[in-house]
Amino acid sequence: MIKEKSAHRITQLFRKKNEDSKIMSLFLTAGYPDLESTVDLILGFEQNGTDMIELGMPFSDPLADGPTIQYSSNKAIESGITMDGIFEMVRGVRKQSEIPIILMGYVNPVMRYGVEDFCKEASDAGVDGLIIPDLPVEESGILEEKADHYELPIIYLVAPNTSDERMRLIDEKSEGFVYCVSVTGVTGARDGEEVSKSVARFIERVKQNITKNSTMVGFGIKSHEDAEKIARDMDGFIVGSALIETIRSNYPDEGWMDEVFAFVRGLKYGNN
Ligand SMILES: O=P(O)(O)OC[C@@H](O)[C@@H](O)c1c[nH]c2ccccc12
Repeated sequence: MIKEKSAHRITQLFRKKNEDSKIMSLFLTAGYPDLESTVDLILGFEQNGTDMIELGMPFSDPLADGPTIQYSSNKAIESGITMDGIFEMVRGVRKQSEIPIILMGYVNPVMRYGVEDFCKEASDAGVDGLIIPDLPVEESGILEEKADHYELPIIYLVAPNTSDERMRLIDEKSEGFVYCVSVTGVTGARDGEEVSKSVARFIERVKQNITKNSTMVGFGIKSHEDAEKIARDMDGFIVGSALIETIRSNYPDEGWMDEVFAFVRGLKYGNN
């Protein structure tokens, strides 16, 4: 059940969305490229057109992550990121911004931290929702009760291999939006042409079965043009790997953040 406090940033976002622009959510690994930059990056993303943040909790065994996100996770782990460090980052953002922040991570570190403590800390810090890709909706009971208590909606994923019936179950269980994974497989920038073809049938099924929640599409989007094609019938889109690649190829050169923000503006508005 969504309650007033934490879920309201997500609900508000979709409520105030206007017809002709898409919600843009960016995925960033917490602590990448270094511990100091995460807060400034998030604030800069917001100033450059980003509507929502998915903050990745680095994990050594990330089964759905492609090579780019694995690379950023490893770097963040090397730089000494901790769960408490991530909550601290969220607090840092919350001092200056109301941008919706979703924590994305695997179930193992959450269990290790303690489900209740994790939900409490996340909620206190100002997190608005959770994405746990290796937690199937059928087994979400362990987390759901605590997440619910601390007013943290769990956002579930659907993919092309998700049946119609399961899509409907996920729609029923979700609050806010459903994450539509455009292709089966791991994260990572792909050929846009290829994605938009195979995705058409999937989007059709999403439209038929996900009726209660807003829809965000992710996996393989690397440009404004990709987003326009793939997210045409969705409320918004998510970019991860292409953003991390842009950070990777500019950091730590002088002015690297400005290059990254220019890329972010291009994603949202196009380059002309
Ligand atoms: O990297 P891409 O292809 O732009 O896709 C976003 C994705 O990386 C991000 O949302 C994400 C990171 N780790 C995940 C694990 C499962 C699902 C999604 C994710």
